Amino acid sequence: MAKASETSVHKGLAGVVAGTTEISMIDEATSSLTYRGYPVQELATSCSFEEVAYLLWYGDLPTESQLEAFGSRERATRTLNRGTLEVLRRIPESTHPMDVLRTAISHLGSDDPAEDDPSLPAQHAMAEAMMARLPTVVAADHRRRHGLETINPDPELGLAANFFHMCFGEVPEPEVVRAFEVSLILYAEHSFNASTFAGRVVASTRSDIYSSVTACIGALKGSLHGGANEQVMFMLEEIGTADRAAEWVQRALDDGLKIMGFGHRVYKHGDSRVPTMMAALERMADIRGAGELMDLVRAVEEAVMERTGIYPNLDYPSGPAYRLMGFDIPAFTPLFAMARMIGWTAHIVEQKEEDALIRPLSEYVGRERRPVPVPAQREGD
Ligand SMILES: CC(=O)SCCNC(=O)CCNC(=O)[C@H](O)C(C)(C)COP(=O)(O)OP(=O)(O)OC[C@H]1O[C@@H](n2cnc3c(N)ncnc32)[C@H](O)[C@@H]1OP(=O)(O)O
Ligand SMILES: O=C([O-])CC(=O)C(=O)O
Repeated sequence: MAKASETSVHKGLAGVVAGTTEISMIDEATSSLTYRGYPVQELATSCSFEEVAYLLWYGDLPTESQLEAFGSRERATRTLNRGTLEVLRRIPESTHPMDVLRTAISHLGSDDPAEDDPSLPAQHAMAEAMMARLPTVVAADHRRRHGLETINPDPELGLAANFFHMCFGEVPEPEVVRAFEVSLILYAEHSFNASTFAGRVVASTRSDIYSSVTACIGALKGSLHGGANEQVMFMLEEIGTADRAAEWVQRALDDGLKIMGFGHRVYKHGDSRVPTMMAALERMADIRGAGELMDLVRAVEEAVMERTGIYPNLDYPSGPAYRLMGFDIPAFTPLFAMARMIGWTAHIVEQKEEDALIRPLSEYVGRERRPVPVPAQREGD
């Protein structure tokens, strides 16, 4: 076998700048994140998810009339057609919700006559349609898992409130809706993360936006990326109480396990979004009277920090926050996808505008060159 040269190969593309973007900027040194120049914490405090989506796609925050028109389009597009509902119904109930999303997006693409229209207005219209319909898919699937009928969207409600309505048949306290909206804003965009990059690779071949988003969903599902928010909650449930945290963490590390919801490829001094999401989790814990869960969250964070010096990432506070909002664990990564749909499609559009094929090189480390033997001379195992 040939050996990889240590200088030219960047395993996992770590440290490689693979392109340019105008959409968001991570400053690792200061653990900060901006969307189109605005600090994400400020957006999370003062904007709706719809305003942030508009910003990410169109480059600036909407004026009142732009927001009004954008919101009306979103509210008018939420309903799924009978064909998509029928496809969703036929998917086995045991299917992972991220596979349901992947199938739904695929079906929405096959049903859209504009799928192969590369013009900017068509790309934005398709992105807006996916933003409006994905929550309907996630809510219908959430209810299906609990043996409940689908609830139609309510056009009187904003995106976040309507989502609760479609999941549970009621809208909770405004603070709960706001905490959810904060999570959507924080999850909406994060530069060249694995799922966004997967989407950009597909878009770079001049493929369509639905195919690109399907790739994004597949990449987000994995537990080293979006799937971690589900694993965080399974871990917290397994540990159970704060007094067991230190011992559990020590054993997991001794066994060579990665602690889910901790560590990050880019942030080495803390994830810019965690303080804002931790505050939202704390508000949720107050509202739901979940002080013990909050103690456990803090105890695991302390134990991991003490033993490894590794900080939590956004998936760590989001998992328990979603649980306290009433969602079941399999819904957590789809909630992430609902939000990241915005960043994905903004990047897909940007990549299409750039029109440059993404195709890196690899260094071959396999067998030396050799002649092809006839069958009688081949050695079996
Ligand atoms: C919103 C998001 O998608 S954020 C990411 C969500 N994913 C997770 O929470 C999964 C858990 N975390 C991890 O697996 C990693 O931290 C990743 C994949 C996110 C980033 O990993 P990388 O940049 O590849 O760093 P890498 O895995 O090489 O870690 C560097 C060192 O820190 C350790 N480390 C990193 N994360 C963790 C963790 N969560 N638990 C324990 N050790 C960890 C590694 O074992 C490694 O140690 P070593 O140098 O002794 O071998
Ligand atoms: O940026 C990353 O690698 C992962 C992440 O935090 C995200 O996608 O939000």
